[in-house]
Amino acid sequence: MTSVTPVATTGGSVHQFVIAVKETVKKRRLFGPDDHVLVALSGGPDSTALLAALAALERAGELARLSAVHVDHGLRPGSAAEADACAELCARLDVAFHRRAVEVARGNVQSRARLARYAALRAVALEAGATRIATGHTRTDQAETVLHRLLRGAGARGLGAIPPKRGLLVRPLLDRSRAEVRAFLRDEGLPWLEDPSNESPRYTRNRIRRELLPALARFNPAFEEALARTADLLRDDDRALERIARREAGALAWADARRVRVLPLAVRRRAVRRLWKAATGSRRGLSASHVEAVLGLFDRAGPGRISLPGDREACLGGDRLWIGRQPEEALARRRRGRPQKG
Ligand SMILES: Nc1ncnc2c1ncn2[C@@H]1O[C@H](COP(=O)(O)OP(=O)(O)OP(=O)(O)O)[C@@H](O)[C@H]1O
Repeated sequence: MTSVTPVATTGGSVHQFVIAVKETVKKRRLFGPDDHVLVALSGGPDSTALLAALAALERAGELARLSAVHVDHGLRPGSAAEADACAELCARLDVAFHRRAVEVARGNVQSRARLARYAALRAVALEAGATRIATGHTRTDQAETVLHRLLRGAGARGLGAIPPKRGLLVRPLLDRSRAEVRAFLRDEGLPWLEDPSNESPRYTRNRIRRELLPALARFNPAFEEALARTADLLRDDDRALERIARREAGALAWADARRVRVLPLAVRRRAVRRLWKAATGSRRGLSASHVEAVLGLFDRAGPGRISLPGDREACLGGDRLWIGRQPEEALARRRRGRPQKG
């Protein structure tokens, strides 16, 4: 291994950025002294700063082991060189490095690349015996995500945006801004890679960064903290409502109309979504209008049924609300009723 460059110490004292990251780790209980943390390293500024901060925390005994992984999506001609730059950085910081190549099918490339990346991160964590996977999402990413979802319309679930912790995944930079990240990297003399696609106005996300965030900063210079706080609060609300919905989903399933009618609408909606997920195992949620249609069954005097996506249906009758596949004859009837193509 190459010689270790002292990172995150300025004049013998620990950099303020590292202290702030440590506070987030403690406050949000992201990992402890026994954990092996695997950093998802793109080579961009955020994950580079994350790696350097966690290397300093490893030296201070705040975690047991640190390693890093770069996933090469093979989507850009220079992608192998990016992996090499990550390997170099890890050698400089004395951190064990893994690289993984994945194939991304054509189509919705961004979302497919993300799915392939998270699958690869989990596989490497398993092989390396890592107990946490850390990504470089910052408070600025959080604000962008909240705004992006707000523009399309979302409830508490969506506006809760990026969680600091989910399963193995942790995000120790979620209380730090992109500006703080850059200042830290400059102070430490650390190199990073710029992603050219971050500049393209083709993506709404980039326009939010370049146009909307500066406009909002003129109304409230601390709007980023404000949005992050909103996301934290909504995530807590969402969790509380989900807990109640889990308890009350039975009232819907057993068609207990009297009980269903007194449940708050927010709980009823969540309970329908839970039943849909349990019945279909589908990652795709039910649209708001379908949720309302299912709830509408409880307003009728007698039994009823409605069609749902994926040839599914919801039937309310007797003492059950049933969500499942439509019977063959009903599908055949519907197909006969459809206008011929061409
Ligand atoms: N190719 C990759 N390999 C490993 N981890 C990645 C990769 N791309 C992204 N990540 C992880 O996901 C996080 C968020 O991804 P995003 O695409 O927003 O990052 P980026 O802008 O490419 O780089 P960074 O967040 O490091 O500045 C990154 O901070 C990093 O932890």
